[in-house]
Amino acid sequence: MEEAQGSKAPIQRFADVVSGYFVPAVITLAVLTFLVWYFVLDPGNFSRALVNFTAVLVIACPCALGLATPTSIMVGTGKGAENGILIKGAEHLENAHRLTAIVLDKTGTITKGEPAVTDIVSLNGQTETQLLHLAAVAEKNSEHPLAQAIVRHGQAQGVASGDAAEFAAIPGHGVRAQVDGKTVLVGTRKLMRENGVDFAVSLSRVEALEQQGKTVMLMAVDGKPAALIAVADTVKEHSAAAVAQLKKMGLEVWMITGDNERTARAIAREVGVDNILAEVLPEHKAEKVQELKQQGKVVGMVGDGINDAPALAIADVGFAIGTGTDVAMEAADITLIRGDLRGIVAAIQLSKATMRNIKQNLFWALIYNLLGIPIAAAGFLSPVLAGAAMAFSSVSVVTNALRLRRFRPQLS
Ligand SMILES: Nc1ncnc2c1ncn2[C@@H]1O[C@H](COP(=O)(O)OP(=O)(O)OP(=O)(O)O)[C@@H](O)[C@H]1O
Ligand SMILES: [Cu+]
Repeated sequence: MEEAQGSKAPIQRFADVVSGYFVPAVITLAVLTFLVWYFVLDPGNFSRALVNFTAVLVIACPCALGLATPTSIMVGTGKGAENGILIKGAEHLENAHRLTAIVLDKTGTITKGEPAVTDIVSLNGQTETQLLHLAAVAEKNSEHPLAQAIVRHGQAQGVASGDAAEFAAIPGHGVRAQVDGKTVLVGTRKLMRENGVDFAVSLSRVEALEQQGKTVMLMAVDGKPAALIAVADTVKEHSAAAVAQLKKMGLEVWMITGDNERTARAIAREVGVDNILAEVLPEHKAEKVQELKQQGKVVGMVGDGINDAPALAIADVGFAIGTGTDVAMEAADITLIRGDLRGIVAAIQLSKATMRNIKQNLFWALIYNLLGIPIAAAGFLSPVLAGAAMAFSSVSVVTNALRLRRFRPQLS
């Protein structure tokens, strides 16, 4: 947060540029005022020319301009923190209001990320218990949430004892392990195809389960189809409301997932997401975000996992779910402390409110100078009054920035 409050927003550069032209222009104007008074309007009256010269310099002092952006940013980031939105840099607070598309990761972002085994379908005559034992032991060394679901289910049934002799995790595909002297493969259709295991006769059953939004893992034992293991994850309470509100705000909402198309579609339908990027391998998520950016969209990416980190980093604004991994939070620009996706809506609203506030501040910072300079040059403003007006301009800016403290996210 300190980093955010100290860093410069792009709009701050506007203030810096203005100041850059302002100072020489003001000095020129002041000198002109002096010369015109001394030689033309009141020839020879040195003190009067000097007083007007001073008044112009004082009223033109751009101190409030320097305060305009940082004060709003400070109040804005503080307001974010109060609402569970941690903003890493001022530029992210500014960029959030420009977003035109939001890409949501499925597992752990839209869903709770707590999958549970719902179905075990035997394809080789072995009992469910025997199959669960093989799967649970094979998955023991995997950190994948789907693997943990299988292991948990195995432990609950008391069939998870034993260790795999050999183990290999294939990211985005599944695992291979030696269990009780058998070669066990658990994973996607692609994994089976690559290992020459043919699941063609079971495909309709796989599809029926996927239709229900379940993720189906295939299991092969010694190169033959053995089982289908279906796992279901529940959608978070406020995901649908957040998606609806983002759409209402005019944003395009996308879902990205390593999971298969049909499961992705079922979950997307449940929460109202129209655009789906499914079967995206972990290393390709960032590329997909990049493609959307190249289409001219300003993209916000929301994720929780290690495999989301590159996509979070490449997005215009990366949002990490605070209940997710540290790697994701490290890569993101904004962390939503609560898992609730409505935090994205709140962050965008806060960004808009802050930008509006900065623009008002810039108005207050400049209006005194713009009106005051001609008055001072005409000799109607004493340096003392000019100083008071200056101070008042800074007071207006700070007071206006503090109005941002009344910000409340409007969530449906
Ligand atoms: N350890 C594993 N055991 C079984 N299957 C796996 C394992 N790891 C990956 N898979 C299979 O590969 C698919 C893609 O996995 P990946 O980790 O890329 O994404 P995901 O966890 O499904 O979802 P998301 O991308 O939304 O976080 C999974 O849906 C699953 O079918
Ligand atoms: Cu000033």
